[in-house]
Amino acid sequence: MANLWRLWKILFVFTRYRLDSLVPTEQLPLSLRIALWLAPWRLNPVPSRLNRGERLRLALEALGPIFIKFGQILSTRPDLIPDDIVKELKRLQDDVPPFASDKAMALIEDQLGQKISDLFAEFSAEPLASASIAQVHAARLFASGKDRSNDDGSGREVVVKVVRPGIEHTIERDLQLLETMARLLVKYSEDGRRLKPLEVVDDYRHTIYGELNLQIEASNATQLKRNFANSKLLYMPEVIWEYTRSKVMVSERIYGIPVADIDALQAQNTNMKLLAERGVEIFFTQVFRDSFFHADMHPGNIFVSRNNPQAPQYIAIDCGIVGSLTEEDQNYLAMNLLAFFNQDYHQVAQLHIDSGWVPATTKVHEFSAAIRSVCEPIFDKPLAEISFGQVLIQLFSTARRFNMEVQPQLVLLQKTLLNIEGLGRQLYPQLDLWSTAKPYLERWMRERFGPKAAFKELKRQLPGWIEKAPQIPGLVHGALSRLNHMDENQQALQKEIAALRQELAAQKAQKRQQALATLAIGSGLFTWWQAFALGLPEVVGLSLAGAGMLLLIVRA
Ligand SMILES: Nc1ncnc2c1ncn2[C@@H]1O[C@H](COP(=O)(O)OP(=O)(O)OP(=O)(O)O)[C@@H](O)[C@H]1O
Repeated sequence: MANLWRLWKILFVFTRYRLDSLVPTEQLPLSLRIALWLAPWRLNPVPSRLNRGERLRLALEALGPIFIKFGQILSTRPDLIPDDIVKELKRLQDDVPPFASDKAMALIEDQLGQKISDLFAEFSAEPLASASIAQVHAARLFASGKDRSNDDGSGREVVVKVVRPGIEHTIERDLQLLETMARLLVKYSEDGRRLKPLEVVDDYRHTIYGELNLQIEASNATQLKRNFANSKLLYMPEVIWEYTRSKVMVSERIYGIPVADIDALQAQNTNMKLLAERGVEIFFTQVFRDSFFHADMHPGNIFVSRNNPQAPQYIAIDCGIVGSLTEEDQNYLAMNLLAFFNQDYHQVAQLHIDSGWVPATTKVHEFSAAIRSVCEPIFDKPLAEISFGQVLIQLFSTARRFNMEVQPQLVLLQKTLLNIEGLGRQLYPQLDLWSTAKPYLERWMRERFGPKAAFKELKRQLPGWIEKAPQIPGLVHGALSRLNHMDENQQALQKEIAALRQELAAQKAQKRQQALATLAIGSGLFTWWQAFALGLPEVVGLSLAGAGMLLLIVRA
């Protein structure tokens, strides 16, 4: 019944803002076109004073917080959505009234199993902030170890974030409706299919459920705090785990300056250039060093510490959305950015193919020509004016024409990069992102692929290789006996395979030489370590035999 009512409301809003006029009808089957043409909403004229972006924005606002949040997420996808609509969706504000504080307090008491008066020395019933999913109250803990009945006001100041009661139900119902709409789009529109609406909704589901569970947010915040422990660049408020559950999160209260408050930052004589550069450095450190990045970097979530304005430190809150990249994605992304800024489009195209982001059958020359044609105009500007985010958008949308699948982790990264860049340029308009990022990326590449990294990798892999070594003779023997039993046809096939293998082997010869050398050194080191650590002659013998066998296997 509730779903029917919701559907009715959606139809009403759809009709009121004539969203049917946004549907590309020319791609629909005739029957659907006729149905759309006969639909009752046509009786309502398209509001002529509103453009299509405005109509969509107003419709999403009328449908409530979940749709508003969805629209906000869509506004960060200029690679998928036309510019005029993106511009309008960026204006979406979730101006949600707070929920009653007695409900918030009841939920806190229920989650933490104690009365508010036993949990906090002070609790402010008036919320500090309220949004679609949660609201935040200020509070103060009891000074630890002191007599609670005699509190002296010296306890820690904290904020208490509480999930809106009953929000899960609304979210699930609205997600189901969004999914139905996405399915219709996939089924009936070629253009719609390209937008990958099901993936977008699925991504949204993931994001919104991540935000719903404050224990996930708290663990993300703790991980980021650990990654930036003692950092001059970023401070993360501490999570008070003892008072944190899935619907309530308590963390240290901070008093930084909101990053969008440029006047306040300037009034305390902040080094704006350094502040902007530190923003870029934090982003690259999170993406490349830690592979764990805060992916909701809108200005409302970023503050600047009031201490030391000449060496300003950021403070970040709200870690509900984080992203991470695999090692391969990190490598390809770094190489892509470096190749792009060296204007080596052939290399950019080849990297997209090697990484599997576009199909292996893509013709590298055609692809690099397409990349050149969209990217060359970007280099017409001085380097300091080039937008990194736009570069990625251009690259990915060109790649999409060559059948690049939407890669959610890269979309999140692209969105965060756009935020960081916008923020950096707002703080310091002359910010030269590339000069700030290039030395970082080059250093990172050296560290990742240099001899130290090779040795580290060897140390990591060696135990696994040694563990598997005893099984290898058995496996080889099994494979050989199976080969012996093959009939003549299969043997002919084997010959062909062998020829192919030889060709491959030639290509891989160089790599094998390296592997051989590192393996030999590794096995030697392992033998010595065992001999010294355990002092057993058998172990030495076994290890030497193992190392010899491994060498033979690599040689084979
Ligand atoms: N540790 C903190 N110290 C001081 N103020 C805080 C802290 N955490 C949150 N706030 C205040 O509460 C507001 C909302 O917090 P937060 O962004 O975590 O909530 P949210 O519900 O996820 O909001 P949104 O989704 O709109 O970003 C912040 O903008 C900030 O003003």
